[in-house]
Amino acid sequence: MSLPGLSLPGLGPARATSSTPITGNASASQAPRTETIQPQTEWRFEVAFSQRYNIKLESGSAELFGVELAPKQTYTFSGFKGAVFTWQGCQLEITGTAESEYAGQETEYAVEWLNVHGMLKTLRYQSRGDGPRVLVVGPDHVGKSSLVRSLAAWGVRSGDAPTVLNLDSREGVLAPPASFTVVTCDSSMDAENGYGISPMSGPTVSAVRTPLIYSFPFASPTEKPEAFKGLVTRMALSVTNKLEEDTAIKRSGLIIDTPGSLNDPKTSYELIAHLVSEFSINVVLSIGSERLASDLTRKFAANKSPEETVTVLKMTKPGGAVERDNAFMKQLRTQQTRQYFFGSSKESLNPHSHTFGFNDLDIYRAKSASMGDADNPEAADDDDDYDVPYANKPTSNATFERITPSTTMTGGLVAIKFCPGDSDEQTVRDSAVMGFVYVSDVNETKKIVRFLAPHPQKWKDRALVWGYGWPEAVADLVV
Ligand SMILES: Nc1ncnc2c1ncn2[C@@H]1O[C@H](COP(=O)(O)OP(=O)(O)OP(=O)(O)O)[C@@H](O)[C@H]1O
Repeated sequence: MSLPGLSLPGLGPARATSSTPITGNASASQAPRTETIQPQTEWRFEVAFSQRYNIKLESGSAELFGVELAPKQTYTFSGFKGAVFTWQGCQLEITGTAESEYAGQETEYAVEWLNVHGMLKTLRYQSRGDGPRVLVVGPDHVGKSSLVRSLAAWGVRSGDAPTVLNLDSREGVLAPPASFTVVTCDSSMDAENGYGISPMSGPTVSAVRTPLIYSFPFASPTEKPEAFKGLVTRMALSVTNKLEEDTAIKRSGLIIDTPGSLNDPKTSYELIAHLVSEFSINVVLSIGSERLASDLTRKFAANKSPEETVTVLKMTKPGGAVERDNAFMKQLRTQQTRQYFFGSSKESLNPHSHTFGFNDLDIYRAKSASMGDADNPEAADDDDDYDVPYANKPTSNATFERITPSTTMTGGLVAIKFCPGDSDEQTVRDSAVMGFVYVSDVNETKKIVRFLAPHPQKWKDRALVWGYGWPEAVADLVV
């Protein structure tokens, strides 16, 4: 891959770096301390949900996944693994505790990732209106989402407005989990919150973006490949229309993040091919798997006209990318659900309670294959560790079925769709999401359901989709 000319503010020229971590601490102390970070190295840290870790840039310049840190501002992390990178060196004041922290020199960030940014920038300016359409694929925990976030942030810093799609239903972007997001990044991103926050109730100090949200209440596309393909086709139509409305956004192109489960030749290459075709992908970034990169090169490189060429680039798994195990991911989903309704410690929200009679609700159950039989909850797989390989999960034909509310729904997340309550199954599946509500209580005797919602307005005739099994029910959201 060539190194295009780069002109990111505050960045020096990229150069190769050596590869061993400088230090390694099992945990950090509470006392404030100063760490001096050498040029072109990164300060990696892993913070549990029970911990708080504060970073303040005392001198020099630094960035976190593409977002520059403001001097003297305290950034707080909890339930987060990441790295602060510095091009020219910096001093960080650190307080709080972390499970691990060390300076890493082996950083793909300064070389490979920046090269990709430069390439996208060149493609944006060489294009005749159509920006690069990038698909990022690879196994779990190889840095896909971090790369997408960094490319988006660098794109914004270069004056572009890339549109990012999250297709990983295990972690929400500007939305609770079990959703897919389309968001155009047209203003600075946030070091702590990444894409910022989505507009809900109450004043905010973070950047607010208006995303387009779809619901995919399954842990992996491989659980319901046909539903995934149908939804992707719908999203591609919406995204194409959105890009056509604004030449600057169209020229900035797309960056699509995918779940690691697509890295499976038997179950998923067809889904990757579907994404490539529906979004007219012309660049595939394959991280952390030689086999995937080689298979995709063979699949997409053959006999294409110049307009249809798909360039597949093989990228290295970054030294800092670490596993987020099932327990961590479950806690993250709970935190995302809680934040959707109650906000964060910085900007709290006041959710509203709504009560509906059974007869006033049109609820569709999306049955996750990982959860066994919803009609027989005792038989359901309560192994919420989700440790069976995706490809071996049982599949079921029923995707969305209309149900009468039951206590099984308590603690569940429900998507309110834009479509009317009596829509057909495909419309219910593909309709975008107005918002989410949480099922606080179901009274089967009185036939009423109590929901928690971010907004005071009641919704009228809308289809409601409940993911039975995905995301996991959150028991103690309302205490
Ligand atoms: N250079 C780095 N230094 C420290 N942590 C990093 C670095 N790059 C990524 N990480 C962290 O490693 C974890 C895995 O990275 P990321 O989520 O980007 O991978 P992924 O391939 O998208 O994983 P998944 O498919 O499971 O979502 C994340 O917590 C991320 O913040």
